[in-house]
Amino acid sequence: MSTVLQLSIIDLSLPEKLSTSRLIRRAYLNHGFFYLTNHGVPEELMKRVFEESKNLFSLPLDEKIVMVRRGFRGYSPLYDEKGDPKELFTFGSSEGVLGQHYPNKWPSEDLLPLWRPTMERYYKSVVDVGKKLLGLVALALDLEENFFERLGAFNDQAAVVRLLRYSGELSSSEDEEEKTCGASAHSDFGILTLLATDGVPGLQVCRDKDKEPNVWEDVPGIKGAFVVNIGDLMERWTNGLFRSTMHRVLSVGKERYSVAVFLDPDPNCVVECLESCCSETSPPRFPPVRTSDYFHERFSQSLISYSGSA
Ligand SMILES: O=C(O)CCC(=O)C(=O)O
Ligand SMILES: [Fe+2]
Repeated sequence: MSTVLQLSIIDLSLPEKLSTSRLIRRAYLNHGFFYLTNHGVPEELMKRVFEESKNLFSLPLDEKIVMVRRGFRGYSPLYDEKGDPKELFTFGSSEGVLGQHYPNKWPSEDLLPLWRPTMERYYKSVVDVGKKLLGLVALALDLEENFFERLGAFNDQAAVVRLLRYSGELSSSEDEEEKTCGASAHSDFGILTLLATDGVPGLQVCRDKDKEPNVWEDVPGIKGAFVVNIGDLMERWTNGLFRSTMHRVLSVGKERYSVAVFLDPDPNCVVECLESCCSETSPPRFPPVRTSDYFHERFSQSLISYSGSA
């Protein structure tokens, strides 16, 4: 039996930025995860995104296969990523260098006429929330609010949206962990992830990945709130101060939908331990890395046939 993890709730509508940033700091030091409420993304839009996601995954396989990913944008069939029983669909901005280099694959308007406008609206709204939040994260690190923007983290629109559908199946494996695996244990690669779920349970986090055996705690969804976690590049930026916590999704024998928005930095952005997070007793633990090199390496480990191009 796993326990339920009590995460902090951060209210993005509070006017006092400094006190909110202090709460964020505490949440990231403790768990690497928190709930974000009053973020401004309309409930009606979140509902429509889940409806359109369901519409897409309900298409016959041959309609989905024409959108199959080459690289990471597009459709990933069941078992494509680490053999997990989940289907994915990933898209990003159509603008900027990345958008031209890795064109999105959209379902045909004849099949799903409201799909693209709904998803583009969601992309924009959640990325705006992510940028606002990142300003507070900068304050939490004693930096100026626009620090990451000035560093060029958003020069290109690198954020991506990932729609997920877990089939809910329990595998026939004798091994309890394999049997109930929906998404294998991982940490996210980028800066921040904003996750919305349909309320079906399954998400779990492991606060201490070095403790054997791993202890997993449940993170239930809160209606209308995002679950926000730190990614590996932010862990590097903060010299390990903020934690990119390992998480996974269990299969509970029921279909489950979720939508993750990964706020990733510009591919040319160099991520280097921040001075404010280093000291004589805590020297930089990670060498500087260019985002594109880092992502290339991580994607080639996690996707079965990642080719490095869309
Ligand atoms: O579906 C979820 O609840 C989590 C998804 C996730 O962790 C991911 O896609 O990186
Ligand atoms: Fe994740």
